[in-house]
Amino acid sequence: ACSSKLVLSQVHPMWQEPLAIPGGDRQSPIDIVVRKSVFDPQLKPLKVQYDPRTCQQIWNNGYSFLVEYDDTTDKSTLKGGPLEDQFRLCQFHFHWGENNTWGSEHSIDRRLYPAELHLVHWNSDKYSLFEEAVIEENGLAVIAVFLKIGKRHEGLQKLVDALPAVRHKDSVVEFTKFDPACLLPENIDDYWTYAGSLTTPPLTEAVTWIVMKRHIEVSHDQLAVFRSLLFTSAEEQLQRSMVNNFRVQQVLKGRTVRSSFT
Ligand SMILES: COc1ccc2c(ccc[n+]2C(=O)c2ccc(S(N)(=O)=O)cc2)c1
Ligand SMILES: [Zn+2]
Repeated sequence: ACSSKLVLSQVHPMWQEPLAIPGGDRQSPIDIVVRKSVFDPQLKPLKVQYDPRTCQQIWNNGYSFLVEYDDTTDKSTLKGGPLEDQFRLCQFHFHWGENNTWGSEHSIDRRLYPAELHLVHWNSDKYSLFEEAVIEENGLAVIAVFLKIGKRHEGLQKLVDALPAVRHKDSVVEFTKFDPACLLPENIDDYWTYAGSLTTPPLTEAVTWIVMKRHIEVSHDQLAVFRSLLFTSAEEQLQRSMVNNFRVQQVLKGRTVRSSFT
């Protein structure tokens, strides 16, 4: 899967900013100013085809928990929208806050959400491994979906029930037959898209971001289980709750955010 144990020489705790990126002119996340976004009638509908059988495991990597998919074949794919090529799903994860006031990485006209889902895909038309794609400017495509507190999300509950097994950093648990399409809003045709970066190290400027206009709802109790995870491994004396695992927002530097809707 795409988050294989890549050893990063310079992995800094992501929120001890600033990790100055040489020439960083397309960093993420950003605030999306709706009135400044530009409708692009040439943006196509997104084509999402996920196969639940490619779901493999959940891993606490010390930033978030990743639900990882087998990305050795084109079974779970994303194309269309702003994308020229076909992209393979490799993992999804979330970012969230210590309370329901903040937690998302992106915002819409400064409005933050309590959490944000990222479905991470890499360009399998141009590259043969995630590790190759992660350093190329057209290498990755991430779908972002905002989470709002409301009714319980039935599809999410299977994932919530598995989280205690990955409480500590570097823990892994088998997790299969999960269809990530259940985490998408009904309408995925309305989105914003812009050229950006990973929001955790290595912060590479490889991501075509696709930010959904529609949010999904999860219950307060479901999000509380996210906050029961730990940044720290079982051996460490001082345990730190995994909360506020979002990056500070970055400057737009002249980029245009396009919308698929008017
Ligand atoms: C080259 O070494 C790497 C490469 C990628 C790593 C990573 C460590 C964590 C996450 N990743 C990721 O793949 C990653 C990081 C951030 C995001 S995000 N939040 O969707 O921008 C998606 C994926 C290390
Ligand atoms: Zn993310």
